[in-house]
Amino acid sequence: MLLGEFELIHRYFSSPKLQPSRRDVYLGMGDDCALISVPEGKQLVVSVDTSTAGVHFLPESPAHSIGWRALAVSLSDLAAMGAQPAWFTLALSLPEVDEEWLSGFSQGMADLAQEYGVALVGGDTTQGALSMSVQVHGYVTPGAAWKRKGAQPGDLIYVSGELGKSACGLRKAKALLEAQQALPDLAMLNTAEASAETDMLRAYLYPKPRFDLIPILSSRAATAIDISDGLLADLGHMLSASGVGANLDPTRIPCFNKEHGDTSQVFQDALAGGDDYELCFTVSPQRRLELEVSAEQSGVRLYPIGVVTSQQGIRGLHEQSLTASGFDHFKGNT
Ligand SMILES: Nc1ncnc2c1ncn2[C@@H]1O[C@H](COP(=O)(O)OP(=O)(O)O)[C@@H](O)[C@H]1O
Ligand SMILES: Cc1ncc(C[n+]2csc(CCOP(=O)(O)OP(=O)(O)O)c2C)c(N)n1
Ligand SMILES: [Mg+2]
Repeated sequence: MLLGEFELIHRYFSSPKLQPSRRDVYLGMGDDCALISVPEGKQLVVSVDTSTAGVHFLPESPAHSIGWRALAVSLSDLAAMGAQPAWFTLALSLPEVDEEWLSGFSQGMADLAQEYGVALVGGDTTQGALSMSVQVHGYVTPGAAWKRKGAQPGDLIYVSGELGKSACGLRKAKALLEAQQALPDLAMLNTAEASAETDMLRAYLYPKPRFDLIPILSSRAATAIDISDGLLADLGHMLSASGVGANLDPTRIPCFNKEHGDTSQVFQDALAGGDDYELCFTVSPQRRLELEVSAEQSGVRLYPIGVVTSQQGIRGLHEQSLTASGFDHFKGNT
């Protein structure tokens, strides 16, 4: 018998893994709204992102990856503000009821939700083209969130990891599908031998929000943004919000596959590929040492890539202007 809307919600979206018990959830899914208590003295932090088949993920991806990824890209915005993740809602649009797909999708979302103790507190399920919007909620101490505005000339610019990996993963995933091969899910990636190929597929299919950076950056970073559209585009948003520019040292940009890939492609992927979900942030020179000591103590590698300037625009070595603009839904990837 075909599963109806309400049985579907109950069967796939009410597992304890998606609803870890949280004392701050007074009323979770099942009512017209959820009722939540924001911890005393904290500010609520809210963000939403949509993932659409063919635009944000390949429809042939394992359902487990689609569920994981949809939550991960939304959580990444909370990490970029330095917020503790707590609750989320899911608006899901499905062309049809496919129970095997739903089981994988909800399991992928639950695996990530459980990792951060975030609770699914409500949502909406409709029939339509495959797409999902995940609204995430977290909290910060008032005044502690990192914003895009606030970078000052002289501040150092860092990124938190190798860039361009996910763009390589997307190309690899498309090549596998063209060769009629299935894309791996997390279990397969975890048992596969470590290689550049598994690394890039993991980056695209299973991105991880960088909440591990919060204790290292808190009270040290002046501004932060996550790299979803590409380094130059997202750094550009941060610099424009702050009314400043930047000089970058391209040799210090951590490019994935630097030793093995075609140099101009590797560089283009790192500057404008997008989907990396690393953080780009600024730190005043006075805080540099304590930041680097804290990162080293935590075993986290940070990459200084340039310096904020009062002159607007982003320049590379020898004043060369860097203009690759990254992902734009309406202009394409330029
Ligand atoms: N349709 C919309 N209505 C209101 N605000 C929007 C809309 N689309 C985007 N925004 C806001 O514009 C800003 C930039 O959006 P976006 O590029 O999607 O940010 P992010 O990369 O952090 O997801 C964010 O503050 C976002 O909340
Ligand atoms: C099938 C597929 N094609 C292309 C991409 C590349 N891509 C799609 S959207 C995007 C940018 C991030 O998405 P957006 O909706 O702009 O997220 P936000 O910046 O709001 O977090 C990128 C790099 C992809 N992830 N999947
Ligand atoms: Mg967005």
